Amino acid sequence: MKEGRIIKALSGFFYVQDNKSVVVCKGRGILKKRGITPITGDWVKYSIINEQLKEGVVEEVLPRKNEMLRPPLSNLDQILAVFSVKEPIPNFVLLDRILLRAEMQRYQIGVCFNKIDLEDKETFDGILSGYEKIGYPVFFISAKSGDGIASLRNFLAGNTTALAGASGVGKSSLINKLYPSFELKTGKISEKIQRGKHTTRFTELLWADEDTWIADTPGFSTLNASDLKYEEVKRYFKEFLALESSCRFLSCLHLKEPGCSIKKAVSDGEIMEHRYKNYQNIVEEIKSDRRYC
Ligand SMILES: Nc1nc2c(ncn2[C@@H]2O[C@H](COP(=O)(O)OP(=O)(O)OP(=O)(O)O)[C@@H](O)[C@H]2O)c(=O)[nH]1
Ligand SMILES: [Zn+2]
Repeated sequence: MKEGRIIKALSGFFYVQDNKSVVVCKGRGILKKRGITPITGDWVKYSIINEQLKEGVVEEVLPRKNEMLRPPLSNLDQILAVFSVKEPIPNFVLLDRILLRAEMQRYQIGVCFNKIDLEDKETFDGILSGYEKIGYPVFFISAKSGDGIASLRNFLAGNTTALAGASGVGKSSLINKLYPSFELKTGKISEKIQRGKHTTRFTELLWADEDTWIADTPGFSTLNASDLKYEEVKRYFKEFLALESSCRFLSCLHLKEPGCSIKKAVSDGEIMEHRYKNYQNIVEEIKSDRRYC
């Protein structure tokens, strides 16, 4: 039996990448009986049914290192949050939610700001070095000019990385700059809507080289309130962890409690205020959703 990786799952077909060829497979009936649904990112054993037409059957799904549900994707190493410095300006609410989700699932994380050809980097210096201070690698790049692409390529090499970020920040352009052979369609958002098609609707895993894979995840959603308890949110704001042992109460949620070292760090400018606000909002959101459960 051969081995490959599912790069796309669509209408009951699994597209299996095996070195340079892609074999279109159905799933063996036994998988369904066992309750196994192959998903994008899975390493599988498969057999060829028609060599010429490159058709086959998935026989077995190899054990998953991890998996996420929205969108379905397995064996992921890291998340690259992609934003642009302008057109559109960075949405830090979204960024913090992506980081929270990635922390929860224990992925490595990188943050990338694209389109630096449009805006002075200094405009965002404070905030961006703030994320570096938390411990996230931050990349300033221009998919247009190629600035910063080399260090990003290093970050991606040898890993399976999902790109997460809003529409129009330049994810497709970035992938094309990194790996020109993919030739992903790009365009202005309005043009895409006019043409009535969104170029990246399903998750597709792109094989960049030997062990480097990139997932373009259009539906990468952030958390649902039901995914975690409000008391747990603080664990995933990494910069809180080093300081919270100084809070007066062990169970401090850093909200209204007296003697809170996190609130002090916010007023001292050690913790970014917008991060703290996003934290408060997420906690509130989870609490209020609960009432309706
Ligand atoms: N000036 C500038 N424009 C860029 C850069 N990268 C991308 N763009 C433009 O931004 C627009 C959106 O780029 P895409 O690559 O389609 O963005 P995307 O994130 O893939 O968007 P979706 O497919 O909707 O998710 C296009 O008009 C690109 O030409 C950049 O580094 N600089
Ligand atoms: Zn506290």
